[in-house]
Amino acid sequence: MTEKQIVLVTACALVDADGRVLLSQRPEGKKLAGLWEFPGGKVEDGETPESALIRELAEELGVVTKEDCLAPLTFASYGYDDFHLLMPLFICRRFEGPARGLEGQAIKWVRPRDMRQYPMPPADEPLIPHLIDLI
Ligand SMILES: Nc1nc2c([nH]c(=O)n2[C@@H]2O[C@H](COP(=O)(O)OP(=O)(O)OP(=O)(O)O)[C@@H](O)[C@H]2O)c(=O)[nH]1
Repeated sequence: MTEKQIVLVTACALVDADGRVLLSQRPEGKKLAGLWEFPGGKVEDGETPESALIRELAEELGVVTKEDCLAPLTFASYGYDDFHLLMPLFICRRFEGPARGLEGQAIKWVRPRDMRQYPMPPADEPLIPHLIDLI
């Protein structure tokens, strides 16, 4: 039995017309800095995973989408030292952009088969085969 707190984080594979997925680099000064991750963030009180994701995509990337355009793809469940991450991963192909790193973060559109060239948090690694299969 774990005594770690479960933290609900919502994340998205944004897919462009060429079948590339957007990765965002965690900025210096944050935990896991330099690693590439799916855009998203913690679900706050009063939010659903979907509404939190719509908010995060707008704040982080200037990307506008709506709930109808988010489909559940898979999830990560991973024990970090200080918390247990539960992270639904949605897929979104319909959105308005262009995506920009509004928080100063680097972003990159990456083919799923090339994702292993971009170091990701350990929780994310099992998600890559799902994207390779789907896209
Ligand atoms: N957005 C996102 N977060 C991820 C991914 N994989 C992963 O382990 N995480 C973890 O989930 C948490 C995301 O929360 P966050 O982005 O709101 O938190 P943060 O650490 O940047 O900011 P904070 O200062 O508010 O705690 C982080 O601990 C992050 O390392 C991912 O692919 N996308």
